Amino acid sequence: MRLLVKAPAKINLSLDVLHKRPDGYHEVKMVMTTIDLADRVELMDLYSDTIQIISHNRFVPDDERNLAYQAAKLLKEKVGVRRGVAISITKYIPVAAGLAGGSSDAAATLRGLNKLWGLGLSLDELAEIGAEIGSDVPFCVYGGTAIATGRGEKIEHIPAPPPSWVILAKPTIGVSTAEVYRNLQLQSVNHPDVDGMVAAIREKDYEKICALAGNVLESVTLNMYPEVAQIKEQMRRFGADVSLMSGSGPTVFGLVQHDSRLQRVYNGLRGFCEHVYAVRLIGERHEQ
Ligand SMILES: C[C@](O)(CO)[C@H](O)COP(=O)(O)OP(=O)(O)OC[C@H]1O[C@@H](n2ccc(N)nc2=O)[C@H](O)[C@@H]1O
Ligand SMILES: Nc1ncnc2c1ncn2[C@@H]1O[C@H](COP(=O)(O)OP(=O)(O)OP(=O)(O)O)[C@@H](O)[C@H]1O
Repeated sequence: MRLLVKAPAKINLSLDVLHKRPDGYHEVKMVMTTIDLADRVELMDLYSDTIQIISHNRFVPDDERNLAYQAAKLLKEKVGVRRGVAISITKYIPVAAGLAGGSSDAAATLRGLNKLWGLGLSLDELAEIGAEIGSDVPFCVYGGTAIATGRGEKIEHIPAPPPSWVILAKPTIGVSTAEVYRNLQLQSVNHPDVDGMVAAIREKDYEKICALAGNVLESVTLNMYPEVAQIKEQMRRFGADVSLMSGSGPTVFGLVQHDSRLQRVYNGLRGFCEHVYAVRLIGERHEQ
């Protein structure tokens, strides 16, 4: 049997870091939402009890370092299934970009194998398993729009934001999430108003969402890579209502509501940035 699963990217509309924890992770409070830019994860039954990764992207490992591999392995261990699977990953989400590409592939693998192997696990159970793979994986198991706390694994669902176009621009650098957290100086940051963002989303107040968007990690990555600051500035200059770095970067997203403005921002950025995408906010959760 074969099963095709979509693995959508996320953006962080608001990302605050509260403090560093004794376990080395940071306590976060953030608002995440899924966007219509997705990898394709295809799962195929194998006769032998092995996990195979097929990846055609030279930046994506095709062995046990792949987060989809780790997801399949962990799920097999948890439920005691002795079946093999080939996982073919077609990447559309840029790698090491702050869009949770690898986490979403892992989450799609958990959702897909749950179906393929008829395990009957709930999304909550899959999210709990996902938390062992990475902090962004539980959110990616559910998709939609949510407040994420803890190290990012505690998920509280909220309604989707009002419809909007999302323009993504990624400079040709990859960013290490661990390095960005390591370089964060918490005593000298402006904390975004995460509760205000949640209220704005509940009120479907697009202007307020744009006004309150903020990411505490942004200044860290901007200092390390000035080209990210340039893209952020260009995005606003071409007409985005807001521009913000997603996650630990380096991708910058901009929001616009009107098609005419979308063209201007998209074409403007294409002039000097190779990787530019125009997609919609999804904001709705995956079905079981
Ligand atoms: C930046 C975000 O993408 C925002 O959504 C996430 O906070 C990062 O999530 P992720 O890539 O799934 O992160 P993980 O794979 O769990 O951790 C990678 C590294 O980032 C750092 N890390 C991550 C999450 C967190 N709350 N505090 C941290 O300090 C740790 O050094 C960790 O070793
Ligand atoms: N399925 C996968 N897709 C992409 N990268 C993967 C995958 N599995 C493992 N990796 C490794 O993980 C690293 C980070 O890639 P990823 O695209 O997940 O970053 P990201 O979007 O910045 O993640 P996040 O936003 O969760 O911090 C890559 O450099 C790659 O070596």
